[in-house]
Amino acid sequence: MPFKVLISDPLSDDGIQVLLQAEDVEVHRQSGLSEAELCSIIADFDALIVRSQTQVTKDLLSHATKLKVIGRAGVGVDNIALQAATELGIVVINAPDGNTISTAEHTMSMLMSLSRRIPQAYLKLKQNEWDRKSFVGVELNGKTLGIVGLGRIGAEVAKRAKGFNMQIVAFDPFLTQEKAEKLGIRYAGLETVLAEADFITVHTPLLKETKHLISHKQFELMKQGVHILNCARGGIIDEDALYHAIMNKKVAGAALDVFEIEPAVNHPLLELPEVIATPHLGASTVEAQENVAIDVSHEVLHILRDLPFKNAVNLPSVPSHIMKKVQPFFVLSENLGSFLAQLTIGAPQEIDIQYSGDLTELDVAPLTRNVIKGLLAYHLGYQVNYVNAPHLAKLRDITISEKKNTLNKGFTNLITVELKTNQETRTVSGTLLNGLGSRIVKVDEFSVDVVPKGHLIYICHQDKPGVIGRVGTLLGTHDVNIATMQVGRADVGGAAIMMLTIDKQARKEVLDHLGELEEIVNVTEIDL
Ligand SMILES: NC(=O)C1=CN([C@@H]2O[C@H](COP(=O)(O)OP(=O)(O)OC[C@H]3O[C@@H](n4cnc5c(N)ncnc54)[C@H](O)[C@@H]3O)[C@@H](O)[C@H]2O)C=CC1
Ligand SMILES: O=C(O)C(=O)COP(=O)(O)O
Repeated sequence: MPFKVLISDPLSDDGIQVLLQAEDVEVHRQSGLSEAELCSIIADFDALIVRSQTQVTKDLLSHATKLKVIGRAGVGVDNIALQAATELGIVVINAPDGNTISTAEHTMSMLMSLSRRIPQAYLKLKQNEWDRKSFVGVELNGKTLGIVGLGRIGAEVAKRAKGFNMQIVAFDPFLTQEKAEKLGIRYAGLETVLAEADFITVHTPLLKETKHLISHKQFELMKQGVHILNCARGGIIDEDALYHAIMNKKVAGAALDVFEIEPAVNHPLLELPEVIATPHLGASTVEAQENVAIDVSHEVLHILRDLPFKNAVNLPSVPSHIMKKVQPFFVLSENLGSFLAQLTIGAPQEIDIQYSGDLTELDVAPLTRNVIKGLLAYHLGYQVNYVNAPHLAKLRDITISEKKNTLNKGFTNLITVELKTNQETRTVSGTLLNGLGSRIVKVDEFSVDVVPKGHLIYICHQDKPGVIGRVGTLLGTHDVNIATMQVGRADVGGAAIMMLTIDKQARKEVLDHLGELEEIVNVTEIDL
């Protein structure tokens, strides 16, 4: 069955070619659907691709029983119920780089239009009025541009504004003096930026912390006759406060590309001659739309095909050079989690993961996610994935600790997972051998050398002559072929283990017979 992808907002035809041409993908394009219409069809789809119009609500996601990925062809994901997606294990990815330049250029267009009142003059001329008195503008030259949010777009705006000989003062919690100097701009706190600027432009995301970042109190700090721009998100600037600041002449003009509620029609701000506006057009260029559609299509395809991807919004981002190094350990880490889930009895309470050898130099957080995924998926099934595994563990009060240990115990890399349940504590260690693949090298105190793959039988027994032979004979009699066998013991005659790899799953009664053999303490079948 091909993967079904729903594209619910207008996207560049050229940009989505990779999806249209993929043999394992069926693309459906339906823009302008109501939430009810989306709810009625979403269960059919493996992937959903949106821009800013489609509201991906919690309710919509509750109907999305097959959905694996939501692709946002753009930057802002404030139209997507991220927490709900995370809890349901749906990866949310965006295309953060493709529309930076277009949005920065749109901001510059707005800045120039605002300073010279071009839209107002244009409107009058279109009404056949030749008015040369009402539209005296101000120069940008030598003026101070305050930038709130100096990320990708803010930084591109700064570069361009410098070309107009503007002084730039910026606030961003991640901006350092050093970076500001490199960009040739001045770094200041928010209040200073607001107080010193002639033009203020916001370029933050819309978050809980940035909602109404600019409100009544902030307008009071500004210069008389300041100009305001918002080409980021409606809601960063409090629209009521802006209305009042324009009415009482604090603000001489405002340029808005975005509104708290879109589409914004019959909006009080649009009635003010000081306000110029566009209908959320920052990213609407041929180039930006093609870029974001290409980026998001590739990412969605990778996720559907279980291949590595990078721009996940609801996962910690891992730089690609680190991802490349930890990726070879993905299967091993998941298998170690799954191995322990099958070996232990009782309710998991604590997972302790230790990384040693080369792994101490890497960001191992993705591996920890995989261990948890492997561990929980054994009990919780397909609902667990890389995205929601830590969340599901937290919901079950399972504590997770991740440590790095410089003692490599003779292995160039080693992952040791300890699982504490309400009944026992068990440990397994695994390593990745250069060119030979992964191995389980220790279970509890027993050293072994087992490929973690396929059907395994784990047997605890007393180290006595004849036990191994009896196990082999019993399995042979029941037509169970042993592919590999490993034995491990702590002391001669003491507790010992046997790990067998068998070609096909053994029947339950065979395992029960095994458990009844003399000297056998218990038998566990493990599938990896
Ligand atoms: N009008 C349009 O069509 C478009 C609008 N956007 C909007 O622009 C926003 C910014 O986009 P990018 O520059 O690509 O994102 P970015 O993530 O590169 O930059 C955002 C910056 O805001 C900063 N920030 C966060 N909280 C802040 C605060 N309280 N005060 C000051 N700075 C704060 C962050 O540290 C970051 O550096 C997007 O989130 C999106 O909402 C993006 C593309 C098109
Ligand atoms: O990328 C963003 O955050 C945007 O706001 C662009 O929105 P759009 O894709 O044009 O609906």
